Amino acid sequence: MSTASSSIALSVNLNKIALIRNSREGNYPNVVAFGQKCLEAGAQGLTVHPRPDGRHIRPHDVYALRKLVSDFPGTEFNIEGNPFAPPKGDYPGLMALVKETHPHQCTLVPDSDSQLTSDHGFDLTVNRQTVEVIVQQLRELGVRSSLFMDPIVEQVELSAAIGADRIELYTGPFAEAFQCNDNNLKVLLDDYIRAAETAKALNIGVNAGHDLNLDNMPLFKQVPYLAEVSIGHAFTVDSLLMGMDAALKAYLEICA
Ligand SMILES: CC(=O)[C@@H](O)[C@H](O)COP(=O)(O)O
Ligand SMILES: NCC(=O)COP(=O)(O)O
Repeated sequence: MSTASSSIALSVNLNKIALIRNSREGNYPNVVAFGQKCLEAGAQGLTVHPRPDGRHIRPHDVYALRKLVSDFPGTEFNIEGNPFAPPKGDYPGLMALVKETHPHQCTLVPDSDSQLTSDHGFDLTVNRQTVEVIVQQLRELGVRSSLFMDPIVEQVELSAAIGADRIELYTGPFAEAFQCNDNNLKVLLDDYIRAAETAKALNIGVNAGHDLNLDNMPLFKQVPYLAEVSIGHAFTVDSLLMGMDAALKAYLEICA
């Protein structure tokens, strides 16, 4: 019988800080300075999800943040993105960024530029072979791979079969059901629990993220074996409401 997760690493996603910065010329707010404050205050990692259209994190941020994380031993840098999105403008492609910066973890996400945000996991019954090649490349680079996943046992099994190190459970539907107090919330939570238990049984790690926040995390922690959550959108809003130090403290307490 599995128990609720504790000691979950918090990786702060900096996309929304970059989004504010990009709404003006110049470098305000400074994404690297914000990331530094997060690490100084105890965040275990930083996450970025550069997209080809450059709407938030841009390649120069990825290089600078990689360097910053190196100054905080024990913390991790996680780059997310679609490995199949072609280079565009100064975006060299996800794998080029990974090769140049060698992050601790690369989370593969099947999103397209036309999506407002990430909204589904991989379907490995369709994309198994192409994703397996990328997972293998990451292994050769010594970068931990993680696959963005809906909580579907078959998909978790396929992730293990192609050699992924971790899955990242896409928590958008959970967050939405929580917010609406949906009747299906318990059923949905059970799906996440089953997916995490499957991953554990197959010896792959479990991350989670998307629209997690201070309200829904206490329930989501019922999902066992969570190694890391990446949180950006709600953390940025809570930093505005509470101040960043207080917000980070609250998130770290919830992950403890
Ligand atoms: C994979 C995932 O869920 C996050 O990277 C998310 O996509 C970040 O969201 P935004 O960039 O839309 O804020
Ligand atoms: N991988 C999910 C992530 O990085 C953060 O998502 P969100 O908290 O900005 O929705």
